[in-house]
Amino acid sequence: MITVRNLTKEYHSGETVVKALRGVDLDIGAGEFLSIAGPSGSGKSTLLNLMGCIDTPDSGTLKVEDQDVSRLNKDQLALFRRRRLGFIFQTYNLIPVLTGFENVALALNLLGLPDSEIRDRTRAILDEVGLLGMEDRVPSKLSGGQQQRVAIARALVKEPSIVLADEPTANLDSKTGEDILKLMEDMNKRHGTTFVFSTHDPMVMQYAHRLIQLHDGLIQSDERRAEAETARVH
Ligand SMILES: Nc1ncnc2c1ncn2[C@@H]1O[C@H](COP(=O)(O)OP(=O)(O)OP(=O)(O)O)[C@@H](O)[C@H]1O
Repeated sequence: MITVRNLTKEYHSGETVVKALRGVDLDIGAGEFLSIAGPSGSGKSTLLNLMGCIDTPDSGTLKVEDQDVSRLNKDQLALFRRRRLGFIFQTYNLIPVLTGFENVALALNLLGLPDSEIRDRTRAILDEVGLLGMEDRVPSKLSGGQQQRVAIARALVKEPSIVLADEPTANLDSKTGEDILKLMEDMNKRHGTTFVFSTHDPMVMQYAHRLIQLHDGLIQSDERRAEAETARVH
């Protein structure tokens, strides 16, 4: 599903060179619920941005769904991203003038699907994330947790095989953050969607079925856990 080989990425600002990733190897299989953790500056966002085809590596190979995305140009990456990947951000990134429904439907509009299919799929996913009845509100009339539910619906409505989430609970209180993780886990089970999310919050790490710890641009540990050990049982 995702194959990462000897991936490197540097940032240059003035005279300074920051080696954000220094040779990362990683295989992520279909249907995983995986967290990338590590201290601030360890390279989590950089790795997520590369896997999400938002940025390109300096060297190494990166395959997403058997496509060697390290070889694609900007336009090809944008197309791949729009069709195949779902994204969830810590600041939700909803369009403020559109309702919840319209924010979700937009993801399908961009794929050029017929109106009736867009309507049905949007309603179905909003129902799954528990937002039917609130779909006509604009984001400012929704709580942070509800906005993140809209964002989860938007990511999933395209039925991508992979959803990437950069610190999805960072702006939520811990109870709401847990609710969001449970929803993501539920979606992972129901749809078989692979979830890769970054965090530096120990509570969030507990939910992961597999935990990758990054340190200084390298993988420090890679731990798979039986589901019974994850926080879901509490
Ligand atoms: N656009 C950029 N220009 C210069 N340096 C950058 C840029 N983006 C990231 N870096 C640097 O690369 C390193 C890795 O950053 P990255 O954002 O991937 O880490 P992170 O683990 O996601 O951190 P955080 O938890 O604080 O978000 C850091 O030292 C960071 O300062």
